[in-house]
Amino acid sequence: MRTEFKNEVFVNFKEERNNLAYDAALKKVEAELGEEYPLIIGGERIITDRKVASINPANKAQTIGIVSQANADLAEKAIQTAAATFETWKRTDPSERARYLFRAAAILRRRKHEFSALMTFEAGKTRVEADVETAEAIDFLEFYGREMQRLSLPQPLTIHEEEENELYYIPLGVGVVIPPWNFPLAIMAGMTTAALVTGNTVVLKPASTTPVIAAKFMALLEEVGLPPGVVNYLPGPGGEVGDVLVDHPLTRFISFTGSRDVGLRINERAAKTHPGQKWIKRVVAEMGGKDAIVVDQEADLELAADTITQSAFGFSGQKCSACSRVIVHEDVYDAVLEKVVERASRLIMSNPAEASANLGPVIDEKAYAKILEYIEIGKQEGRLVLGGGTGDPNGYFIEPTIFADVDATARISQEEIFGPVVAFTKARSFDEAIAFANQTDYGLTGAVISRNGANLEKARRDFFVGNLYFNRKCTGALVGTHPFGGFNMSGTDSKAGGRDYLLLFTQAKLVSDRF
Ligand SMILES: NC(=O)c1ccc[n+]([C@@H]2O[C@H](COP(=O)([O-])OP(=O)(O)OC[C@H]3O[C@@H](n4cnc5c(N)ncnc54)[C@H](O)[C@@H]3O)[C@@H](O)[C@H]2O)c1
Ligand SMILES: N[C@@H](CCC=O)C(=O)O
Repeated sequence: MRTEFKNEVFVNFKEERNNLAYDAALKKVEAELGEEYPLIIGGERIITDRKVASINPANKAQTIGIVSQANADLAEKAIQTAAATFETWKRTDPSERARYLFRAAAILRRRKHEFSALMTFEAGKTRVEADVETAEAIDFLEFYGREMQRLSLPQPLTIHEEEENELYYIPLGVGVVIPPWNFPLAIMAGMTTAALVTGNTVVLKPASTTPVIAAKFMALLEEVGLPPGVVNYLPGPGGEVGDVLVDHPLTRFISFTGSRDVGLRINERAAKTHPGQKWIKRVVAEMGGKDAIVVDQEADLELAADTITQSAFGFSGQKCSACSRVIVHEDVYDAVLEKVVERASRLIMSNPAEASANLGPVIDEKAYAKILEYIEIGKQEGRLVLGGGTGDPNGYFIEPTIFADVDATARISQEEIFGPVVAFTKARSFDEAIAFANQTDYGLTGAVISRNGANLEKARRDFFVGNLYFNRKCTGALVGTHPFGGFNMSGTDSKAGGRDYLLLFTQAKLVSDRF
């Protein structure tokens, strides 16, 4: 019998011994950088001619790993392998499937700093951000393992005098899992293990900028004895390999987390039925955000400034949940702006391997160029009050940037920038603030900082986002506590880390036996 699920405790980096342990992990991981990573299909290692180097965004000269790239033929092979493996994997006992997750969680917990340190190198995460993510990955494994055990119990049905009725949650088939780079361990591991613990087999196409972390997780799944072919590791160019996987008639579902454009493309392609396809493909697509924090006239302004600073600049704003809009009642607008500028100007931007770093680089050249372009747009649309510049040219560093007096309809208020850039907008009333907050195509996270109970009730009813937080930051959802997913163009509201999530990877079969 397993203990009740509890969230993994975060490491306290105010304690010197924890910093020293992290430094040691960084050294160990750094010594192993630069290895070659093959594809893994049905347990077979496949090295291809085409390879891509994953690099450290804080130090472009440092190679994290050299990763073989799949093509259309190898994507076909991966799907065929997953389909063949499904025939046995679907019959395994759900408790056995759950145990693979519990074992993996135990190892991850023991080697926590090692996985986190790799994220510092490959994704540019500070030690605090990396540790929180490894904790989330452990939580997903522990939570989904228990959830599968719960779903495999007899399900409550209305009693019928003359029949024995039972409902089972059975797997779907081959799932294509396409995670993003910004939570390269937690989201990738959560999406992959939710699919496999429910009895499906997986083709995992990792994000192109963080394939090494996914390879390490793949190695962990092999270490705990997961049978070959249950998860097939298939790095490759998103457009080329992604389309083949999504279109394939044997693909039963696609679990995607990433940008709106790619999510919509997948959704459209998956809707087309191909020759030999016997089902309607299921698409779980979690996409972008343009998340707002609303500050009411009656609010703790210190709390407001703290939550805005953390939500906007944590991991350089590269979270789907990040605060990229701040909408403030006119009576407290200047005070809140001043406090946030003061806090943000104290943030230390440096190599995330350093213990003192509050924020590191953005992920790659493309993101760097795109964010700088938005900063130029912002200069036309608002008043630049902080940042706007870059940092150490050896990496992709962009300063925490704040624009004031931005219209709610401006491009920097509407389009996802995915960087350390936040726009302040003034509202004449609380109602107008909520209307501004709702005035985008997205609907992922939001927060309200207020001491006014009636206004909080109004926001509870009218602020249209999947994850709404009061008097706290709008990032940092905890597994089991804050099931995560958004409305509108933010996705299918799958509520990862919640009790409904695994159902997305199952189909319910009812058997009615009349004696
Ligand atoms: N809602 C959420 O839970 C959530 C969580 C994390 C990130 N995100 C969003 O993800 C985005 C950032 O991640 P990203 O830059 O990795 O997103 P992205 O859409 O560029 O890439 C996501 C994944 O899709 C793959 N891909 C690219 N083109 C493809 C295609 N044509 N077919 C199939 N796969 C393809 C990529 O290789 C990657 O693995 C942001 O928009 C962010 O808001 C959302
Ligand atoms: N679940 C994370 C965001 C994931 C998207 O990037 C949070 O709540 O901050």
